[in-house]
Amino acid sequence: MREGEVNSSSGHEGDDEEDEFEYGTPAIPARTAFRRFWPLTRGLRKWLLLVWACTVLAALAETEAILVFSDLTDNALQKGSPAAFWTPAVKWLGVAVVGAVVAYAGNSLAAWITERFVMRLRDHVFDHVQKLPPHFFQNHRQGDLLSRLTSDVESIETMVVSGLVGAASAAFSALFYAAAAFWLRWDLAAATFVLAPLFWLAARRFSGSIKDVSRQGRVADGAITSVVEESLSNIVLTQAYDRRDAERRRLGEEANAWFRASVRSTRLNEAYEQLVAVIETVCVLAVIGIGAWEISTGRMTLGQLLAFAAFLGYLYPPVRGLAQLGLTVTAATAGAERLIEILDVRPSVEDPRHGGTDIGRPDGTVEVRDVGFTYPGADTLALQGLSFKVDPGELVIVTGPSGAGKSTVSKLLLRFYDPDAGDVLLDGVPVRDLPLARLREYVTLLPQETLVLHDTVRANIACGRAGASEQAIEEAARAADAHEFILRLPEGYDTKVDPNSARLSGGQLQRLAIARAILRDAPVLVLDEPTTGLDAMAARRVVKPLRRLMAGRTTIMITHDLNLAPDADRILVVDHGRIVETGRHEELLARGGAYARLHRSQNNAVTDTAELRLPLFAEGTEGFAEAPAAVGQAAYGYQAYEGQQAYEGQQGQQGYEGHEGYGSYGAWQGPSYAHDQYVNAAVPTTLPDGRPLFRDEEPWPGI
Ligand SMILES: Nc1ncnc2c1ncn2[C@@H]1O[C@H](COP(=O)(O)OP(=O)(O)OP(=O)(O)O)[C@@H](O)[C@H]1O
Repeated sequence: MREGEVNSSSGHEGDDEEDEFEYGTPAIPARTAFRRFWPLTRGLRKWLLLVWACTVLAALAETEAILVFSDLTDNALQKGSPAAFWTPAVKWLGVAVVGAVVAYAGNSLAAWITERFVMRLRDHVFDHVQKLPPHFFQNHRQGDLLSRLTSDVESIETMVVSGLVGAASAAFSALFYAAAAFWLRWDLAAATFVLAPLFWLAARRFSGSIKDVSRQGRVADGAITSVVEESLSNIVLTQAYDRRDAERRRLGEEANAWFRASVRSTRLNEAYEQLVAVIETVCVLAVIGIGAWEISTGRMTLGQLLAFAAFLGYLYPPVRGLAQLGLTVTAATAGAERLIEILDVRPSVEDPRHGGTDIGRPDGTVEVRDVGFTYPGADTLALQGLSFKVDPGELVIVTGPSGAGKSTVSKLLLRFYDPDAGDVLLDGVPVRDLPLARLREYVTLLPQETLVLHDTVRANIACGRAGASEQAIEEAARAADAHEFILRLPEGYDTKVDPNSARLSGGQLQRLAIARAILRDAPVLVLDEPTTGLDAMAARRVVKPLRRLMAGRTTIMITHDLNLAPDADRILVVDHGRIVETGRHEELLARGGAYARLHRSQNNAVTDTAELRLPLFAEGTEGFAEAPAAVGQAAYGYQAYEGQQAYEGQQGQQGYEGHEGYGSYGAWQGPSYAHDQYVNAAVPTTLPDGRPLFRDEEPWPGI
């Protein structure tokens, strides 16, 4: 195993990723968790030994100081002899100074080791998380991941580093004080040590409950962070729909769980502490009782008794510390479980073994060959038998209804996933044989959502290519029509932006992303809905920069927006994970099939809204036959989808226009059709009060 590498297979049963998502964090014994993270201490272990050495010296110094104290009591105090004071006093001072220096060095070094370990562990987990597939992030709440990367990481430290240092320190101290106590009076020491198992019994009694309650606390902690994070990132929805009470309730529920766990944890710890304090008192009383009797018979001096009591006093904290440490480690195991759960999720793709084939800058031929793909955990195919080829410099548009599998194509092209069947090839080489970093250098993705770094505008463009010059950044911004608006920003290229920045409009953010992609200068581009979310004006503003970006590059554009369709060398219409039509814009329009209907609906050129209600594609038993263009067809499963969109769009439009009497159907529960009618394609045409659902003069323009 490499330096600092943590074994990724946990060795526990049920490694199935989906099971973990579904059934929660698997329980792991402390020993397994410790073994799992111990490799991360490589390179730090020699320093750990040094800390232990310091601990031994400090404990020895302390022991010696107590023995000197006994000497002082018997010779200087009891006999009232000032002359007998100086030698032991100087000795005591010397021992104390040495002890202090050694303790200081040991504690400082321990803190250094601890923080290095935390940094290493966090880096390791973060690096792992960054490789995980998109669906992992859909299945895990962000706030929960944050809490795992912060507090859970720190809890492992208490188990692996502080735990070990603390255990060693406590064990050495206990050993020396016990040895000194035996040396002073073995019979008295043996009598008091008979009670020692009581400490162990007390710790054992509490450890199970403390682990349970800390697990609950950690889960609740993650849930609180999640709710706060989700709520703040959705603040507009919260305020616009007056959901503040609902959000507060949501937070309240999680906070209650945390509150219960936290109070219970304190109660358990406190009960344990007090029980131990009582056991200690029993031991001390036993010593004093026996000691009084021994002094009365002249077999012991007062100095010896005090020193003996001091040893016991010093002995209990480490003994108690050892038991407490057991509980702390047990509690930390709950955090370890949560991290191990993440570390056990394997990335959906890995770099090819032996580094893969580096083909150099490719010409940009992209081929998708008979690809089939199902998302992990999903039971329906997202893509099936999908094949197409794009030659260097060609523009291919992939369109089709929502959920057809368009974005999935982009995920396979960038190799976020490998297909279950078939291959994706770049210049004839399967992408799974290319080093991942190379592939993503050659194929640039402009994703559906505009991604912005929390940094300056310059850094946001420059992240397209490491080490890009000032001039290259500015040229890219000019080509993306972004230069002008950037100069108008308060600090120009040095203006800070962030993902929620209100400083830049959607169109401006998109042009920033285009500048970044221009700078990246990859031979292949994958554009996922580059104009989605932009209004018509903003969309028009990005068309020119997009054209500049696409010039000379193989481009696969996934889009509903067919404005650029006439430019495309080929259009692929995808539905239910298959290509159902392919050709150039004019050919497809002339064919009057699925594409023509998509295009008409988008361009608002439909004269009869009944056409909007038609299925784009009829699902036959043999696959997908084109739906007839005639009006009045029914009985397509797909029709429900179309109908629903038309209905939603129309309802929205009516609401927006403040349709007369809108309020009168505020309590309207749905259009007038029975459920199975809906599923079986009876498209509703009227509202409950008889008014028509569709208004022919203003058809809903979406697809
Ligand atoms: N992470 C996922 N896990 C399971 N199923 C998924 C996942 N992501 C997408 N799907 C499913 O795969 C199918 C194709 O999704 P995809 O996102 O590719 O559609 P799309 O055509 O891009 O849709 P849209 O136009 O709405 O973006 C859909 O049925 C979707 O529900």
